[in-house]
Amino acid sequence: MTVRTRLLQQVFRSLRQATSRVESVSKAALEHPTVTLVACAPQQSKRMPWSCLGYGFAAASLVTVASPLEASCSPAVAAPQTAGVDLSNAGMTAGKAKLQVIFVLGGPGSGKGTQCAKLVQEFGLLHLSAGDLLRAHMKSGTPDGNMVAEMIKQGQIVPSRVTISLLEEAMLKGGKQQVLIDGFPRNEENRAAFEAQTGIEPEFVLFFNCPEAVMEKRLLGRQEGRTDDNIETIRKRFKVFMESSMPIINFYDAKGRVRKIDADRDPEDVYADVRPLVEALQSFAV
Ligand SMILES: Nc1ncnc2c1ncn2[C@@H]1O[C@H](COP(=O)(O)OP(=O)(O)OP(=O)(O)O)[C@@H](O)[C@H]1O
Ligand SMILES: O=c1ccn([C@@H]2O[C@H](COP(=O)(O)O)[C@@H](O)[C@H]2O)c(=O)[nH]1
Repeated sequence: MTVRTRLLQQVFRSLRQATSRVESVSKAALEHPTVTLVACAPQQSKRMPWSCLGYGFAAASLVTVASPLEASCSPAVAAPQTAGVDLSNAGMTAGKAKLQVIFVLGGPGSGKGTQCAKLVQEFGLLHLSAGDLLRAHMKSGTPDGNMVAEMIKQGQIVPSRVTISLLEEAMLKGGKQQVLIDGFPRNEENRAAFEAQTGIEPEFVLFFNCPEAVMEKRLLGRQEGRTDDNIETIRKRFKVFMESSMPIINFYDAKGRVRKIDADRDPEDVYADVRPLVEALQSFAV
């Protein structure tokens, strides 16, 4: 038998195994219709317990390959080990990896996005910027999208139901064990609703501390065409940050979860402080 034939046989064997796994997951999912899973439907995920999504994620990844249909699942459906990311802190399951979330907070222009990009490049985590998700959503032209556009222009905080749906959907799609949630939660409503809905508590909070004058200069110099990077909205955003977001940082600080970073330095110097914190978390990843 030639090497080529042997390789081909191996490929076919792997394909057969993968197909039978897909079939068994799909079959099991359809036999346990207690919870409907639609991988890309935020309005559905709002009602979903994340302990189920842990299984759902695995099932969804496979079912998506097999068929674009909606899949049903219940916690009784055993997910294959290959895709076992449990998206619930509350529902840790043997053989599944726990989702590790880091909240990245700091004033507008403190450099959250810049540092997250560096972390993604080095460690490959999933980076979800709540602001980016909302900006994408505002282009949908839906009533919610229009409301988001107006609120961003005014520097106001969008209701939790919208932001959390977008985050849940993106976490599900991203399918990674370690997630940076950048710019969320922004107020107590955000924090409490996210925890109640997902059961997720952050491993820690990265807090980029930066003087307003420095942030203002950076934002005015940012050339990304954002509707809120003008002096009038920037001032509103600073006020909202101090009044609504700082209490969230204080909340986590009281729990010993805040890692405060001096963000008024060159990006590389800031990163030198940030990277060991995330690197330490890597050793807990499965
Ligand atoms: N350490 C730094 N020193 C100087 N400029 C920086 C630094 N970090 C980021 N910047 C620049 O400042 C601007 C804002 O940075 P960035 O978008 O990362 O902030 P952010 O906290 O994510 O802002 P926002 O909350 O408004 O989205 C960008 O133009 C970026 O290139
Ligand atoms: O959780 C969030 C995140 C963002 N917003 C709104 O978006 C803008 C811009 O956010 P950035 O993090 O600076 O990209 C912010 O001022 C809010 O209007 C939100 O409502 N909730």
